[in-house]
Amino acid sequence: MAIAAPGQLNVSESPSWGSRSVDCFEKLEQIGEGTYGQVYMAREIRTGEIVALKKIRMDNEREGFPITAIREIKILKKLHHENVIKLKEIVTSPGPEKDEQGRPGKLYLIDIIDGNKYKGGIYMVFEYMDHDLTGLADRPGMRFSVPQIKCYMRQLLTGLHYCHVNQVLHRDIKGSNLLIDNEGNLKLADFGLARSFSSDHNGNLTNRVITLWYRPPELLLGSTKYGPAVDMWSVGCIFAELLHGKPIFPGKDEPEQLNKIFELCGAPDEVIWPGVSKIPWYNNFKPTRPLKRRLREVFRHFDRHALELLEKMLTLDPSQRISAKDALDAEYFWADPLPCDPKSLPKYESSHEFQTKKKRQQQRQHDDNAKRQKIQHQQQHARLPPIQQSGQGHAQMRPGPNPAMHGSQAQVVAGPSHHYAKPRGAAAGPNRYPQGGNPSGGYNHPSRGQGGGGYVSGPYPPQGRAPPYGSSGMPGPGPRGGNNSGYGVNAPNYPQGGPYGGPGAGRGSNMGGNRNQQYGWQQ
Ligand SMILES: Nc1ncnc2c1ncn2[C@@H]1O[C@H](COP(=O)(O)OP(=O)(O)OP(=O)(O)O)[C@@H](O)[C@H]1O
Repeated sequence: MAIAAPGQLNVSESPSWGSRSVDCFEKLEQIGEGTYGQVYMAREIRTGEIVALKKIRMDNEREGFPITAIREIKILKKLHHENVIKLKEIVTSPGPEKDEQGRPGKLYLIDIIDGNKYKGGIYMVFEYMDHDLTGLADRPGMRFSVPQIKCYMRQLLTGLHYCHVNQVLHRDIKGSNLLIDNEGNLKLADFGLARSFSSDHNGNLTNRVITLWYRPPELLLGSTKYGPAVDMWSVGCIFAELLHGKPIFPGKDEPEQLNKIFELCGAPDEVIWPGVSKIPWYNNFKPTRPLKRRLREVFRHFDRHALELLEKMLTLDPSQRISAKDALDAEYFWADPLPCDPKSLPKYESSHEFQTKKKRQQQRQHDDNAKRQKIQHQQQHARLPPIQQSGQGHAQMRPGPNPAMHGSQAQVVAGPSHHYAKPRGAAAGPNRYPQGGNPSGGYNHPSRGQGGGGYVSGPYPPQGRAPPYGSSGMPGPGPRGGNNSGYGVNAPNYPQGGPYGGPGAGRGSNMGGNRNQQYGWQQ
């Protein structure tokens, strides 16, 4: 976790910012568990207004206030748009000195960075949104209509266009960061990885941003000079996911992620992507055989205009990728059926990824218990011999429903004729995404052996910082670095099955790593 430099943030700039206590709010329930800490639905006691409280994780007191939180606060303070989440204020829990009237003192940055003298909790107060897109899509039986998809996509692009015009890259576009309210409004949230950019900025940016499944090829190939096109790739992934019903690039680690991208979008070369061979890790990951673009073939069932737009979003060369502004002008949004009015959308019971995940875990636990009980029951019965003809051996006896009627005779109850059904593993689940022709890869990978997918060996690209993948051949820590070192383990974890179910690792709790550890010092 990196610390903020003095003066980077003056949270007391607005009169009320940082001066109120979290006690002004009543926490109602937890709705999110992020890298920062918990997110709660809460009610402001005085007004009754429902808000979301995001607690800034300060576990590592020695290291101070997380830079991601500072970035998020700074950036959100300057963004004001109906498709960008509104940060209302910052509140604190006991810690700062009280003033003469006994009110908590104002929160000054120096309090929290100076050896982290500030011992209280810090919360960001946001307008409350009923859902995030992942939570909503994961509702059992959920199906989005075409006008609804157009409506969400248009809002996503409008919000992103606003960010880009204001020289902000979001760098973490994914379903759980797209919040939706019951009025059908969609807002971009979680600006913890966002940063300002300028077209004349010549410095290097970290390429370890954006959740793996939504990360564009230029970042996976090691580019450190990039712009708004990185967000547009993620938007393309979301768009395809909405149309397709599940994530299209559920890679377990970076090589597999690139593999999946190249299998669908073709392998890049100097013709389709001038300059690609100069990108740091291109030689390590270039496919060993030509791969044709198959997007149109794989998604031939998509609407013509949708496919046209998707093609432009999932363009390998970032300089040719469509911008948010141009995407909004695409025929897709102007052809029938038109995007619906957000207000006309159905209202759903609140659904956040955290909650749907929790419910699914509970359901899984319940199913496991039921399965275990059934197996125990079957095992008990299995100890009995097979069904016996009357008079043979040990038929299972129990009194009849009305023993008086049947006298001393007991009913013969058939023992189980079968014992264990074949378990329905994850592999049995639907996988509607057509498999690529080269499941094992066919890419050059510096350290992977067999099974990892045909990567040729070679040194890691010389880098000023740690190589992208660990020397063991395991992927290195990803932006969602949890307790595990692998990108794969910390890859976005969509659940198996369900409308968005995919073959990748589940969107598990290992998501909740501390991204500041990876990013704190980086640009
Ligand atoms: N304003 C809000 N209204 C309702 N729910 C919210 C709000 N902000 C966040 N959430 C919920 O909390 C979750 C986590 O929030 P957020 O992404 O901002 O935290 P984070 O710590 O950055 O998480 P992550 O590590 O997943 O990026 C969101 O996916 C969403 O479900």
